[in-house]
Amino acid sequence: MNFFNRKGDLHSIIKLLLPEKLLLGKFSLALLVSSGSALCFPLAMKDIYGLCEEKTEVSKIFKVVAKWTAIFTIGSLGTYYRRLTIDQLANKLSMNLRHQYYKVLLQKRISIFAEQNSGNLSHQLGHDIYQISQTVVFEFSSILRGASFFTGGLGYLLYTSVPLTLVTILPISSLALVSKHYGTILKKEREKMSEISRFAQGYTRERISQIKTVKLFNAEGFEMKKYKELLDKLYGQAVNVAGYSAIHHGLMEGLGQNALLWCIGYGAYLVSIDSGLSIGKLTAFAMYSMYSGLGFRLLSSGYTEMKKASGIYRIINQNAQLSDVETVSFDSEKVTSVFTKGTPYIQFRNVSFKYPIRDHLVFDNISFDIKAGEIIGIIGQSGSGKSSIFNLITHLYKPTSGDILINGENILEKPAWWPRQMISIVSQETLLFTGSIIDNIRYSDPQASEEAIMEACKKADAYDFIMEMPEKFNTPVGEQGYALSGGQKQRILIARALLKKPNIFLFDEATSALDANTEGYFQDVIEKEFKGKGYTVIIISHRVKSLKNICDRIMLIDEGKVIALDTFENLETHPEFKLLL
Ligand SMILES: Nc1ncnc2c1ncn2[C@@H]1O[C@H](COP(=O)(O)OP(=O)(O)OP(=O)(O)O)[C@@H](O)[C@H]1O
Repeated sequence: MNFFNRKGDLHSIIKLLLPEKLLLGKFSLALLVSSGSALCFPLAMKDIYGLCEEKTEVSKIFKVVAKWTAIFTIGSLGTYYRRLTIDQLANKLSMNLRHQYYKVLLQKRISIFAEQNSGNLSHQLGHDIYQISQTVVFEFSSILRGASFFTGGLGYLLYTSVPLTLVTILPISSLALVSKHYGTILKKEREKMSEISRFAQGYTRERISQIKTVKLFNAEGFEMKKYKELLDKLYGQAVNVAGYSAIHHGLMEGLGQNALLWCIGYGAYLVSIDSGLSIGKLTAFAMYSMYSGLGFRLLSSGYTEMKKASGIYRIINQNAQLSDVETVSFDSEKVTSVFTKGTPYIQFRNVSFKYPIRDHLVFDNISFDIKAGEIIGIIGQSGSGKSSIFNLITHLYKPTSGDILINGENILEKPAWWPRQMISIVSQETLLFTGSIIDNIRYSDPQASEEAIMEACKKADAYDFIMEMPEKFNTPVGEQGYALSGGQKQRILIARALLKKPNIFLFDEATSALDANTEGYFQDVIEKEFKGKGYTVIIISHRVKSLKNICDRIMLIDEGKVIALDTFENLETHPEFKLLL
């Protein structure tokens, strides 16, 4: 069932519950029993008050009380099942929505994440979807209960006395108008408050995640001042909300009590003139008028809350449309790495490219060939487009025109996972996942044996430092690898890339945080393991000289143009090349 291919309106949000037919059935039955028994309470009062009007034997009173006790006990069982099934429904809905939303997010093209705040997306996934599910289910139940109280209560009022009903209905209607007026103001004020609160949350989330920068700039005082300003603003708005909410509640209570008072007063008059209205009936009447008022409130607040939830749902629904998605594989058992039969070669044919959020072209009609088994170095000024070449080969971005071929096959005609399974990459960002060292290395091949992991770590010169850690391979790396040095993180990332073992390797400044010794070690690994062994390797590095001995050819990029692709020796006389040495 796709939860997100709808318009995202009130109607469609209720339909989200339909797949849970069994739970929905149990819930409906429980609702019927619990609301039915609640609706009977005034009738019980009428029966018991009726007994006061004449001399009644104890056994008769006992029988009446016992009958109603049995009914209310069944009613309380209904309430138990209603609450149980509501919670189950809400959690089931939240689970289904989250699972599907996460699936859609994983399929989105990477450019979407540059446009959308990732904090917002995870807030939607965690908080908003839970909130929507709770609201939809609980308010749906409230609306049904409200409808039964309102119609049942009003039915009894009309059946008992039309004039008395009119006297009761008029104040209730004015109550509804007042409630609606203040309800609308309150809603707007609350929206302003959550906007400020969201901003404050985003602000602190960012500051805490970059706490190191805050500390290094001695900005604690500045941050406290800034946060206090936000909290003051939030408090000011909270006071506004509290003011309107207090007026709303005060008026509702005052008007509600007075309306009841007038109804009973008029009822007392009808009883006194022997109009056929007994004290028992008047008691039931007063209670049913409260029921119909309560029913109306449940209906209107349920509707308002549902509308609020549908607003949030509409935003999530829009994000969850399967546009801007790429073909990914959700088969967790599938081999994530492929060693192609022939040594891979890569061709760029008239490729132009711009990032979706930018207007200027990063590449304007570039073409080049990387031959099978070559080790290529890419060099160029910062911002010249080196990493963008990797973004295109790995199909993270699509060129605006032109073709990219691996082994003669156009990657743009293949699913996004196709080139990625034959490529292992160490990118510039040295971010790890929270977890242990081994979890991070195994990410590239979840089925890898311990021996294979050790071997990859030894090749990446990571083994010795890992073994010196307190819990060795099980040492936690901290959030984003916070508890490790830059060089240690980089070596873990290299080990992860080596463990995957496809036959195209891309290294983007993979050794920038390593010392000269370790870098030399890494270069030896490239020479020994990759050269002439069926691998095609591309290395981006600012340390141009380090490429001299390992690369067959060097690609020189300037402002998105390949200005040379030649051996190191042949390039040495090139003026642009000399600038980079
Ligand atoms: N995700 C992105 N969205 C928008 N523009 C981007 C993105 N990544 C890079 N750019 C822009 O594309 C151009 C090329 O960037 P790229 O990262 O490829 O350069 P680079 O040569 O690898 O730079 P450096 O050596 O500094 O890493 C730059 O102008 C950069 O601002």
